[in-house]
Amino acid sequence: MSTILDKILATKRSEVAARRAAPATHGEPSPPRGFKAALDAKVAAGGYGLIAEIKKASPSKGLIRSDFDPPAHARAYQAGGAACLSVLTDQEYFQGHEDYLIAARAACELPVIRKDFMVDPWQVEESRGIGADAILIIVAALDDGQMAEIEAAAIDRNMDVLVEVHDADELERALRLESRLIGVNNRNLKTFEVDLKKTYELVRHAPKDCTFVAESGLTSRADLDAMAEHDIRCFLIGESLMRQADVEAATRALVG
Ligand SMILES: O=C(O)c1ccccc1NCC(=O)[C@H](O)[C@H](O)COP(=O)(O)O
Repeated sequence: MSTILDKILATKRSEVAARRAAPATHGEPSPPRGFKAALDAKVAAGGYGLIAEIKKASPSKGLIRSDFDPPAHARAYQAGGAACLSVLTDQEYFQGHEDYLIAARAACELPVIRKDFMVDPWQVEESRGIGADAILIIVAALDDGQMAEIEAAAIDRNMDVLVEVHDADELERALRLESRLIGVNNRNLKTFEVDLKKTYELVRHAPKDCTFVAESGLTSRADLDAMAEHDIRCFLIGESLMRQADVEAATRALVG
């Protein structure tokens, strides 16, 4: 049975083929802002490293935010104490766009990850072209050779890579890469169920030289404090922040 990830990847492959044939042009972006370094600095200072996500809609929840304003969200996240931004650029399933990343990055000083589905190293060049400081590799979406090629393209451009895993086998594959920034996605991409225990259980067996990011389904300071008891101090949060009337205050309540 095909999963939502299979569907997204099939769409992405044909989309990338079309984009490669007629690439968009953008001005020269400013040099990469250190994404992992920003997370590590927050943790070294005794805080939490928050990647605050700009997410208009999702396959699991549909439209999340109707008054969607990426530069305003970026400023609010920065003022509230986020370390980094994540901007969804996939159009078909998340109502995202590259222009949202360009506008959000220009509105703040935070490093930005392009949250999209990488299937081709060419997308790394495209991501840097729109200013992304980091990209996402989803282990479930790629074989080892593809992951290494995409990671190499990012390293060549001084970009960071967040390597996303869902289970122990994927973690083992992720650790063959150079990146030491690992995201554990608590959302099951077949059922959309979220299980926060997944992060604790996986990280228990992982090497200590990695920065781990708990992703998906986090909604409260209590969730973050519970993760911190298991030595996880970095988080990727989208929906719960995007639903807030006062995004800056909500961000501060999480990590202030
Ligand atoms: O969010 C989804 O429904 C989703 C479905 C299929 C693939 C990926 C999906 N989300 C991408 C993400 O990684 C999340 O946006 C991110 O972890 C933030 O999660 P949340 O705080 O639950 O919005």
